[in-house]
Amino acid sequence: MIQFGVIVRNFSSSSAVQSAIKNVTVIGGGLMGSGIAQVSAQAGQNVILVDVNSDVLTKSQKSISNNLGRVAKKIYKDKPQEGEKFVTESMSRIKTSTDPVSAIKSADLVVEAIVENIDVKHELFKKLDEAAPSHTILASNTSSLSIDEIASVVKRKDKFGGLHFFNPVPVMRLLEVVKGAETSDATYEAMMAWGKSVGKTCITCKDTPGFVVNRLLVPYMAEAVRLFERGDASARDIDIAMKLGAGYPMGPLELGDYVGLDTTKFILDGWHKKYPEEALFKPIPLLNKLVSEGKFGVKTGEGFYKYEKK
Ligand SMILES: CCCCCCCCCCCCC[C@H](O)CC(=O)SCCNC(=O)CCNC(=O)[C@H](O)C(C)(C)COP(=O)(O)OP(=O)(O)OC[C@H]1O[C@@H](n2cnc3c(N)ncnc32)[C@H](O)[C@@H]1OP(=O)(O)O
Ligand SMILES: NC(=O)c1ccc[n+]([C@@H]2O[C@H](COP(=O)([O-])OP(=O)(O)OC[C@H]3O[C@@H](n4cnc5c(N)ncnc54)[C@H](O)[C@@H]3O)[C@@H](O)[C@H]2O)c1
Repeated sequence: MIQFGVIVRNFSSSSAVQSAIKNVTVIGGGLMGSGIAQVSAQAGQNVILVDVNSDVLTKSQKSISNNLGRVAKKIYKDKPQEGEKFVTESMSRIKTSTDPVSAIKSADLVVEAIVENIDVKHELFKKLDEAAPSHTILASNTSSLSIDEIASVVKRKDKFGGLHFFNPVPVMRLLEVVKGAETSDATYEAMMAWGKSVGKTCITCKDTPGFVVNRLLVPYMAEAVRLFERGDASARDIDIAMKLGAGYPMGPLELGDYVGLDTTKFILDGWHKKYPEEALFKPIPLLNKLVSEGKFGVKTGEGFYKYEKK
């Protein structure tokens, strides 16, 4: 029910927030990029969704269309034709590309949602900084990397910041807006206004590891895997415990499968490298084993649990 309220609030025209940003390029068409593209298109913005893999783009378009259908069912409950129009019009605002350089030629904002690896992000942002118009804001959806460290390779440090969305993007209400050491006030204000324009409640956080949510979530999830690894409780019982005992919508292991175990491993390994003495961030053999076996969770059909392949 809360989610129903959120979705209605997100897209009711009476509460729409204006943003100067009209053209958005989203780089990375996976779980997060497709959600970010969806909410931007729903808000009336022109979107180009970029991925290195054209199969991913085909899959993303299909999932965005399905998810828009879920949203339309709620907003236009008694008006199915208007619902169909909403889906068609939103979809028509999303173009796809495998070439980031040509996809940013008219971008007011670029949101990067590619793999959680600093070297790969650096390579991409160097290219984007050289090719984008001078007014374009560059932002990263990183879960765990430092915004200033990502921005170190660009010249426009004043026009760089963090926009950290939550999964699934169309449902989760929060956006963490991260101001790096050199992010200008104008860029920060533009990112806040844009976040509101796509229906999110924005909070501000300094460029501190994990921002707010992940600084608390990472140790919690890691401890849950260690509990399971020691054989103290079954995966199902750990998940039931946190849902029924702490009121979370998903248990920690289910959530790991949902986020993607490959991504959770990138996060934990990155923090372990940076903070080798911190026991909370030490590698978890079970997580490493699952990832080495290609068991990334929902997206590959198996993680802590098994899933039907979509
Ligand atoms: C385990 C390894 C540990 C290793 C070390 C630690 C590493 C830690 C890594 C941290 C990762 C951080 C990642 C990131 O940076 C930050 C995050 O994003 S954290 C994740 C935040 N998200 C959550 O916590 C999700 C919690 N779950 C939920 O809220 C719900 O379960 C759900 C996902 C919304 C699904 O709800 P359900 O009720 O189960 O299922 P339904 O299918 O019925 O959906 C409910 C409702 O929502 C609508 N809906 C669902 N998905 C979408 C969508 N994509 N688009 C549009 N609408 C959607 C659906 O239609 C339902 O609507 P209703 O029918 O109720 O009106
Ligand atoms: N999964 C989550 O719950 C979640 C939540 C918030 C933030 N994030 C962050 O968002 C980012 C993306 O995560 P995800 O879960 O969507 O990952 P994902 O694996 O689902 O998608 C990443 C996509 O990026 C593409 N890609 C890789 N390198 C590329 C490049 N150079 N150019 C263009 N495309 C490229 C891949 O082909 C893939 O489709 C990461 O930084 C992650 O930490 C993830």
